[in-house]
Amino acid sequence: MTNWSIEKLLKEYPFTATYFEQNKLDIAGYEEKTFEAFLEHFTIEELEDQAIDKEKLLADLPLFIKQMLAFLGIEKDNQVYSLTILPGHDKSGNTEGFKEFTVNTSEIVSIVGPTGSGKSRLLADIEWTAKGDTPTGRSILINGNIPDNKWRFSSNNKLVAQLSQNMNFVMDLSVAEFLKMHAVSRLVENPEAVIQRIIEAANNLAGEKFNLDTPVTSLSGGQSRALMIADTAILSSSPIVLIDEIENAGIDRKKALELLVSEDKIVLMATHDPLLALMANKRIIIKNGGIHKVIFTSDEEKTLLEELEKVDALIQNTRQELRKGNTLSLKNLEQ
Ligand SMILES: Nc1ncnc2c1ncn2[C@@H]1O[C@H](COP(=O)(O)OP(=O)(O)OP(=O)(O)O)[C@@H](O)[C@H]1O
Repeated sequence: MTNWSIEKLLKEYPFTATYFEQNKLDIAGYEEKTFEAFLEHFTIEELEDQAIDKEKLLADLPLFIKQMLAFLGIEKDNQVYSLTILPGHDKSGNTEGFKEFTVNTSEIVSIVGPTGSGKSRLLADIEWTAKGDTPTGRSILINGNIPDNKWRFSSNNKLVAQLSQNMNFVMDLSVAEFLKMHAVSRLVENPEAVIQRIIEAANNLAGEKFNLDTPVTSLSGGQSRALMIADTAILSSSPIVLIDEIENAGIDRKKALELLVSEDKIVLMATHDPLLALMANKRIIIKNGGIHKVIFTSDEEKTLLEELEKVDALIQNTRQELRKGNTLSLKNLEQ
């Protein structure tokens, strides 16, 4: 890339503009030249006055680009196809009841078990890419191999996106500005189109619609969750999404899961909700801190899920009608 024109550099790697700015290099008028040719135009006096170290600037540019690509998670070798859990032990020290368990992209796995049984601990093991060094003694493999430590220490947490319950925005930005910031940092080619896709997807999940001008601080709980799910699905580089219970209020959870898997994510979700548990094709049963077994959702359970979804729709409609101040009738509710 050292023989590329500055114009080409900026087109391929827009963040190189930051490199020029940080080094106080005004490249205006030199876009068609290479960076080296640009540096050649300085006189000896100018180099001394502005403390410009040509050799260092030239050598640092490829490093800067490499680091930025790694930071933004767009290296080819960051692609993740599968996640494997190798057994550790439960809280009593008994070895877990499975040999190994692999989840592939576009799969949803639910994690169920009593309160305090260790569901969140399993999610934490995955996030930390455990190597027998957590309280459970479990190990995590990525693409069948022991994962590189870079996953642990990457500053933008590339392996795993956590969808947590509370999204308390503290920044004073509109939805459009918030999404633009993220799109630009991910070097998306056509940010406007991507932003449009995200807002549409978010509104498809949220009960009440919002638009790009809405300040993020005035989004309701359901709306902000819908926005974060759509943003994670469409813009995040993290191949694995961990969910610690998607709250019922205000978002269509089934569509949310469908959106995540349609974007090739591996989804693991700890839940106490029977609907969510059965939406996954596999569920991990946790007992006393250990993976007790893994169950494949049967056809009968899927049929039962359809019935549960009808009951759920009835409850949701009832809630809506009550909120609107209407009186209830069976005819209205079943629509
Ligand atoms: N195998 C284990 N060995 C030792 N400690 C464990 C093990 N598994 C879980 N724990 C610990 O048990 C505690 C409860 O686990 P955790 O918070 O994961 O439960 P949970 O199932 O997510 O509960 P809830 O449903 O209430 O969210 C945590 O402190 C966790 O670190």
